[in-house]
Amino acid sequence: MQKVAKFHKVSLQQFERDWVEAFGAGQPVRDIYSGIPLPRRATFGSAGYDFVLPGDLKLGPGETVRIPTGIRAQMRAGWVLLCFPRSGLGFKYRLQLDNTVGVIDEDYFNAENEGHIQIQLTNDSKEGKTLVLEAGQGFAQGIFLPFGLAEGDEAGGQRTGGFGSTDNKGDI
Ligand SMILES: O=c1ccn([C@H]2C[C@H](O)[C@@H](COP(=O)(O)OP(=O)(O)OP(=O)(O)O)O2)c(=O)[nH]1
Repeated sequence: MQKVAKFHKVSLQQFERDWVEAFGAGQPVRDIYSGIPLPRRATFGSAGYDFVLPGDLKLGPGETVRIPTGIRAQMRAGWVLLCFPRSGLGFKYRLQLDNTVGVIDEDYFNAENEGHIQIQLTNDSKEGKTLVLEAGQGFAQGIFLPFGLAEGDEAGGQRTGGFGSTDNKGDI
């Protein structure tokens, strides 16, 4: 199997910025950061790399949270990382990614935010179940896939920001 990517952690400074934006100040961000492992596959044949929660999480029905994962992915040209919920949490809680699938572009790695992968989740439980998970538990999985280009494609722009940053497509 070919190796097409390498995971890294973002810097502590970047993680702290995004963590405080998501959860506010007052948590031991340095400890949370140092406890984050690089994503791993559970078994030899698994396709998905599990992203784990940096901190404990309690998410009531209908609630949404954005999780700064602390992780960035360096990929070979022509590859993309797609992020999905972990199946078990989807089955039990209807845990959803707000954007349904997270598309992590190969050129996001060098974005201004260090390519910090953030995953926004909603507990869409129809049975009023509250999701309770501890730091270190897997909550999402990422799969590397190759992508192709269309004839006549002349995209030449540079990605700099994170979510929605290239909305003004005239800029790229
Ligand atoms: O769940 C996600 C989805 C995206 N991203 C990052 C990686 C991706 O490369 C970047 C931009 O995402 P995308 O291209 O899907 O969003 P967009 O709203 O179309 O942004 P842009 O206009 O920058 O392409 O944001 C995440 O960290 N988590």
